[in-house]
Amino acid sequence: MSSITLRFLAEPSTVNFGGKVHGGTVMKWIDEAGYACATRWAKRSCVTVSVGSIRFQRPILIGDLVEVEARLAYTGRSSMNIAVEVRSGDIKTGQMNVVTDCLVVFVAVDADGKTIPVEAWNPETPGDMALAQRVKAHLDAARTGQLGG
Ligand SMILES: CC(=O)SCCNC(=O)CCNC(=O)[C@H](O)C(C)(C)COP(=O)(O)OP(=O)(O)OC[C@H]1O[C@@H](n2cnc3c(N)ncnc32)[C@H](O)[C@@H]1OP(=O)(O)O
Repeated sequence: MSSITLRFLAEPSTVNFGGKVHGGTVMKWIDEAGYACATRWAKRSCVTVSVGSIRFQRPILIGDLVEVEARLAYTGRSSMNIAVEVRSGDIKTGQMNVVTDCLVVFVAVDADGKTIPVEAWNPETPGDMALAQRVKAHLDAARTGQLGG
């Protein structure tokens, strides 16, 4: 399984100072969905190595239905690059909008916390192939220090 989607309601306990869902809470959901996706793929324990390219596009309202979709975008030797998209909307209408997107990298580790190889993931659909290419280009640019910010 190369993708997983978590679904739940945004509880009042997640409120920020502006009355919407706290950005740190959204980041926690992203990490949880990415962890579930990576661990399911690797069938081993995984840890987060890097979180990048996060973009908060729209706020999430308290009480909204939230979907956090994590999908494999690219695998290395031990690393799994996972694209996470967060969508939210009014539960009464079911109309969902993309609110946040992010790229997270996990690695599979053994009982001593040392990295171990994971099965390669081969994208098959045009959408998955395009995503894999974008992530690979992003990784190459990060390695050569060409990313801004
Ligand atoms: C789910 C959670 O919340 S876990 C809690 C938060 N995470 C942690 O506590 C992890 C703490 N960090 C660690 O234990 C170690 O740094 C480890 C195990 C993750 C990595 O150990 P190292 O031996 O230094 O790893 P190494 O440098 O060989 O990199 C391992 C892989 O990560 C990749 N990687 C490392 N840094 C980055 C980065 N900044 N961005 C993208 N990929 C990276 C490497 O390219 C490599 O990929 P590959 O095996 O597919 O070629």
